[in-house]
Amino acid sequence: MKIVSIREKTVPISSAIRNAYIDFSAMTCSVVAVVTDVAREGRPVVGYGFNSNGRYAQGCLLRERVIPRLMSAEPASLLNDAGTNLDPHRIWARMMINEKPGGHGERSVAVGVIDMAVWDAVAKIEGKPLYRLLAERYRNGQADDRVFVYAAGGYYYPNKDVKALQDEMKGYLDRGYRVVKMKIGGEDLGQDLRRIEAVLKIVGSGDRLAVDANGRFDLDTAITYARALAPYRLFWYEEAGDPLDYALQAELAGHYDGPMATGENLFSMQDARNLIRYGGLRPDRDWLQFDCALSYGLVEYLRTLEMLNANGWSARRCIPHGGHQLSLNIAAGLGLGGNESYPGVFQPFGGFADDIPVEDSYVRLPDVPGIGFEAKRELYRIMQPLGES
Ligand SMILES: O=C([O-])CC(=O)C(=O)O
Ligand SMILES: [Mg+2]
Repeated sequence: MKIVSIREKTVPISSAIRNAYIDFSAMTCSVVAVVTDVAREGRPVVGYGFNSNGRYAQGCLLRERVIPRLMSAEPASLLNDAGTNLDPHRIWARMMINEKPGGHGERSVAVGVIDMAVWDAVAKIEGKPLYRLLAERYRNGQADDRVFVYAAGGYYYPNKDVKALQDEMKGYLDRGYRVVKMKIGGEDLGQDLRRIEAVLKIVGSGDRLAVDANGRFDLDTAITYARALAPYRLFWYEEAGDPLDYALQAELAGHYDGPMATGENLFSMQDARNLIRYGGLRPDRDWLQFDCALSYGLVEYLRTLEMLNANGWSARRCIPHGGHQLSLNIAAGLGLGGNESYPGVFQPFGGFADDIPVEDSYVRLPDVPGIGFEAKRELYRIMQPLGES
């Protein structure tokens, strides 16, 4: 067997929303199809992947470096020992040939989208949902049958008033979510507190609301917000300062007893390890949001989980950023603490299988081979033409 072709395209995921750092008016994403010569039910197995929001499409890196390296490899060198399936670890090593360490930046996104498609293909070739395959390979077969998910939204929109924010949050509760997330740091503290209090009126208590500053604050502002937020006893206070400013994060822990979350903008095991070493995070209450679709994929995420384990962190402290089905499979298969969800934004890339409801902030996974894209119609409508053209 072999990879026959790898195709990629750029699609828009733009919208009028803004967080404290960027607006999404020009946001794009890469979609890839890894086409194999393996047939299942009379059709070639195709694995699909895409990158999550926050970083842009990676067409140039994919076309110039990542895809040519795979297509020029000896096909058997990308397979498992038995030659019966793709080997994601060997494929990863080939994608990263002649890449120096450090400076992970956008390269990690390009590798991540292909890695997602490879795992999708591997599970389809084995004929099982990816989360089951992961549980069998890495967790003695023990998969969680449902995953905690929270509804992320609460963006700043042009002319959006507090009433509209409340309506948005009410919509998430109506759809089965117990925990919601909103943006902070895009207005002044007084206005943000008014927005927070308005949302608390809808969700009822602070442990059902997370807030996300998207790395906007310097240390003084992060501490000022920490003092103002503390009495609400929130679900978490996310990405207060620059994602690479581990000293800020560590200092902030001395000013905020409640849970904090960060990590969505760290793109390698080594960066994650620096956060664990120097960021002052507390394994009994804080949350880690590394997103494999931005950070070299699941092969690298397995290394990150190993690193966490070696440092006394449970995988249950991980609730990845990105709201996509790959992280949902990882959460169920490898026993993470949950997954982000975007019921109202970044569609159709955010969200899970169409016909599976969220109940009490938990969701189940569809029983289809692979990651489950075929069970999400609007997303598959974008992917399928790429794989079958
Ligand atoms: O607004 C964004 O960039 C997305 C984000 O931080 C999140 O989902 O936590
Ligand atoms: Mg965030």
